[in-house]
Amino acid sequence: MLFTGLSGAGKSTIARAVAARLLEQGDLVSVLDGDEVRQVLSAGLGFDAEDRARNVARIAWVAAEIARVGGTAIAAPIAPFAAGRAQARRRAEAAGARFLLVHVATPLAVCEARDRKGLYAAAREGRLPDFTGVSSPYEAPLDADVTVDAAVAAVDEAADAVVAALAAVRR
Ligand SMILES: Nc1ncnc2c1ncn2[C@@H]1O[C@H](COP(=O)(O)OS(=O)(=O)O)[C@@H](OP(=O)(O)O)[C@H]1O
Ligand SMILES: Nc1ncnc2c1ncn2[C@@H]1O[C@H](COP(=O)(O)OP(=O)(O)O)[C@@H](O)[C@H]1O
Repeated sequence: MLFTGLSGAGKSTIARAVAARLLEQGDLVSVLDGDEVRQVLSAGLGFDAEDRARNVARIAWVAAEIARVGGTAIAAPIAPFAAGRAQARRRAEAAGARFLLVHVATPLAVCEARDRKGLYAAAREGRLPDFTGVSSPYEAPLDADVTVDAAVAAVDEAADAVVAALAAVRR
């Protein structure tokens, strides 16, 4: 399961809620959170297009390995580029897994108004280069399996929609 969306969109929060539901169902769940991946698996990578592609490719590889042995991998990077997301889908399917692309489509204005980490302000002031939605592109997916907007849906509602979409692809 690949979550994609802007910084602050709600990817981690909704991914964790989905993971909790799947654990209750007895799934073997591994959450590959964007921030945590950056500290370990992708330590040293930056935010230009090439490093973002490397980051998403690494996540996709680990997720496909988890799926190959029967686990459910939930990854929540920004994953701003369609090509990287498509590669993740191909890798998962090549591993014999089902793939779900979850677009957390919270509008930029809402993410920026929340600005929990002050990153949008820093990006607007030119102190943080290549910031998604400000000075680096976000290619909104045209192939999302489920779309949730955290400006409209509460965390529980968004998680319900994702779990329902997963159940549909598992049928
Ligand atoms: N320049 C720039 N652009 C976007 N994000 C930045 C940047 N610099 C640091 N951060 C912080 O890194 C988190 C995004 O990392 P990801 O690995 O998810 O990004 S990507 O998928 O490789 O594009 C992202 O975390 P989230 O806010 O949880 O999305 C940011 O906190
Ligand atoms: N409906 C919602 N869904 C998800 N997050 C929400 C929602 N409403 C408010 N939030 C808050 O928005 C923030 C989203 O942060 P986070 O999940 O880390 O986003 P991301 O991983 O996309 O950067 C959190 O502080 C969360 O509590």
